[in-house]
Amino acid sequence: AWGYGTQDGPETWAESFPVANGPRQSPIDIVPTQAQHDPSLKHLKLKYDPATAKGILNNGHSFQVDFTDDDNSSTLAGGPVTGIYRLRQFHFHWGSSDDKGSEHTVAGTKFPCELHLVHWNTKYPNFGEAASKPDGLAVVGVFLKIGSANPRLQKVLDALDDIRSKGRQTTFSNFDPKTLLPAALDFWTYEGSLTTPPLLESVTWIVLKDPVSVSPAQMAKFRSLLFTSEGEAPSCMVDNFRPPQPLKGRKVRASFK
Ligand SMILES: O=C(Nc1cc(S(=O)(=O)[N+](=O)[O-])cc([N+](=O)[O-])c1O)Nc1c(F)c(F)c(F)c(F)c1F
Ligand SMILES: [Zn+2]
Repeated sequence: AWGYGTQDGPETWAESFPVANGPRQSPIDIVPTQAQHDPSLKHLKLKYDPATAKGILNNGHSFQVDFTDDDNSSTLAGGPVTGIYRLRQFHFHWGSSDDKGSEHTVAGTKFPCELHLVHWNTKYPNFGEAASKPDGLAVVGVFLKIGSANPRLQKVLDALDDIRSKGRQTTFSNFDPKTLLPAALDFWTYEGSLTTPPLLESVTWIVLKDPVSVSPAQMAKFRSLLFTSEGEAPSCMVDNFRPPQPLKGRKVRASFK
């Protein structure tokens, strides 16, 4: 299976997932001076119902908070997308130290952590179907930068004690992911892919310009998770990020001047 180590990491993924060398791979380095302001981009409409939060799972490459997606209670619309996309889950990518961890970079700058909120297009019957279509998924990316402790993260971080090893999960209810977002929803957008195998080229990326804060102690909490299952030699879950991929002629648009 795939991972982030020397034997199974991003440089090896193309062996099993040839799309890894495709024309619209993610993440990318976002160069603000080369992004074109597009005044036709609508503002982002995010409507999340805390009651749709279901559980939190250590999936062996990150941890994800899953949402019930059998109705339009938690959705994304507007921005660069047409139609309504349903929130499926959110997860993070982070580093072994504060100088790296994000997947997208901004003019080469790496952040210690990046949040991804994964949504699927309701024009398709379900997530799996949507994930194989060029307009099937929309992922909102949020950078986390070192600063004061972020109280909005605490409920998520407190749950990590129960999901330390791969495969562990626990209930996670009554949580509004909107509280994890910055005040301004200015964004860059481009057509890309999942950043983990199967690396499907089905994602409209919506990367928020403004970061939210995370403290060094809170980063240590992320790094207390394990890639490994109980009973295996423990391996700390860190550096679970794919490096930026070639732009291959794609345009990055900005929702702001
Ligand atoms: O549901 C998925 N979630 C997901 C995406 C990313 S992502 O980094 O690729 N992303 O898009 O944000 C990272 C993590 N993670 O926990 O690290 C995830 O758990 N991935 C996924 C999948 F597993 C499949 F087998 C599949 F067929 C499919 F369509 C998928 F989209
Ligand atoms: Zn991700």
